[in-house]
Amino acid sequence: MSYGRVFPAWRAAAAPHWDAYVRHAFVEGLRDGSLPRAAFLHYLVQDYLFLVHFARAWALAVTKAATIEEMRICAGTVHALIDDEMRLHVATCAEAGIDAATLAAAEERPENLAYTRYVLDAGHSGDFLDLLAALAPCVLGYGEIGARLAPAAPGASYGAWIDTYAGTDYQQVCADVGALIDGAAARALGPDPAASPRWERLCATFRTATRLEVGFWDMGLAP
Ligand SMILES: Cc1ncc(CO)c(N)n1
Repeated sequence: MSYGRVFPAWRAAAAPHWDAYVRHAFVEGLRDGSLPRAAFLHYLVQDYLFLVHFARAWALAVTKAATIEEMRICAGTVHALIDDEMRLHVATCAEAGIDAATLAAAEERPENLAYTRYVLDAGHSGDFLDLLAALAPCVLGYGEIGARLAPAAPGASYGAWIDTYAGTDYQQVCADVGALIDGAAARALGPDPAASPRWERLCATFRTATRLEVGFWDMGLAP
């Protein structure tokens, strides 16, 4: 999956961490069903809390955007997170006897706190593009994982999870976000983004968020 032109360059600059993220043992366990159910539910509860703060970060992006079209994509992502993606978490947890109140009251693990608050701080202390560099590994990494795992989904134990990220709605969000990044980068960095003095720092933000994704999967394997 390319999802635009800038994202592949950021991904290449984070290469070893990116591979550790999208090919993590947790992901392989989702693909072949070997992931213990307890680890999956533990992850899903934490991920629900993650998405609450992640939606806040996309809402911050609405306020940092420069055009109506950018605002529309960011607001659409807030909507997709709250009304589509979190539905998976609420429904799957309900089947396991974990109700919405229990989900909302769960205690955040430090790995979760570190990641979400890092992303929010990248947005508060930086501009629109700094925030997008911190948001990108999450959105586009799950898009890449979903697309890669899609052939394994039919009949798989974790097929509903895979379908959420492999589905056309989520993949459309990824395509929109890739284009959003390209447009914001062209405006802030000019026609050759990698030649900009800001480039290294943006790569570093993307790399840090990618490392925090690896930490999130590690946490998932250690209920
Ligand atoms: C930790 C994490 N990263 C990315 C996504 C995709 O939205 C998610 N649900 N959770």
